[in-house]
Amino acid sequence: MLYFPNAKINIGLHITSKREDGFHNLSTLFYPTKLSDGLEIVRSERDESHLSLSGLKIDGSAKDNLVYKAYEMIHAKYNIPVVDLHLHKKIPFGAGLGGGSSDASFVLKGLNKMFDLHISNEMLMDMAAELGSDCPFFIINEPCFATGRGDVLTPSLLSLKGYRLVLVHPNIMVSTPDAFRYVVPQVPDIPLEESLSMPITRWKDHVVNHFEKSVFCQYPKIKELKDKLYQLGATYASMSGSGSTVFALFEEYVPWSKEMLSPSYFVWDEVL
Ligand SMILES: C[C@](O)(CO)[C@H](O)COP(=O)(O)OP(=O)(O)OC[C@H]1O[C@@H](n2ccc(N)nc2=O)[C@H](O)[C@@H]1O
Ligand SMILES: Nc1ncnc2c1ncn2[C@@H]1O[C@H](COP(=O)(O)OP(=O)(O)OP(=O)(O)O)[C@@H](O)[C@H]1O
Repeated sequence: MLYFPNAKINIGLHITSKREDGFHNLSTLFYPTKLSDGLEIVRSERDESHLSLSGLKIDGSAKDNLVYKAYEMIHAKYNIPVVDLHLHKKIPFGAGLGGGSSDASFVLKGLNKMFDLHISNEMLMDMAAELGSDCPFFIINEPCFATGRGDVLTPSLLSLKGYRLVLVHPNIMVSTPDAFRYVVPQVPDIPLEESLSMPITRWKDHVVNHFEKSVFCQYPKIKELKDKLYQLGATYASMSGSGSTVFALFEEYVPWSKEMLSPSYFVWDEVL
């Protein structure tokens, strides 16, 4: 079977407190995008399941990959047959787009379906949460408001249908644990849900990603990129997750090209 694990963006991201388990409580709105990896899972004649990789080169061995970890999690609980997995990586990583988390959740969903394991969505989400804080969202994969460490999800009615979404990855890798280390948790005066209920034209002044302050300080090029997207006419622009990708929502078609940013940047452009 062929699957297309997609990226997410975070629209607003408040880091509100540090928890005793070392994680942080946050609130954010996850929104799925069409930028996707390719994932194939087929039955195999080999003695042992195997993961092969193509596309962007991911650090670490195949066995360190979240795809393999998700396979191992299912294999340990359910006696599934041997499979060959292939991941074609297209979503930039260390990018705040949750690509690895999406791959992992699609493996859980894919194996559940392929082998009729009848694992409930709630159970899949619990398993996904063990693999990473962003993973449960990709089980639902529809706009969701998230709290806790990102694993407490409430489907959201927010629709950006018709908006043009542009994602720009400036070839900078931001480590998620490092980004959390440098952020100072704070409870904002206006809860994120309230600022998100404002018209999108007002988000620029009200919907914030708390990682921006420290990440922009370390990588001024990311801030320049956000400013540039506003100059180009974005209604709203923000860094996604812990960065480094900056996304922008445009109401109308703007005749701009990749060269207006930097030719080496990765750009993804879609109509939501
Ligand atoms: C920044 C976001 O992408 C926003 O959606 C996520 O919070 C990150 O989620 P993720 O990449 O799935 O992160 P995990 O793999 O669960 O955790 C990596 C590391 O990030 C930190 N971490 C992550 C999530 C969270 N709510 N608090 C944290 O402090 C912890 O140091 C953890 O060891
Ligand atoms: N399938 C995978 N795809 C990408 N990275 C993976 C994968 N499996 C393991 N990793 C490891 O996870 C790291 C970060 O991957 P990921 O794409 O989830 O990060 P991210 O874009 O920063 O996402 P987030 O929004 O969760 O911060 C990589 O540097 C790599 O070491």
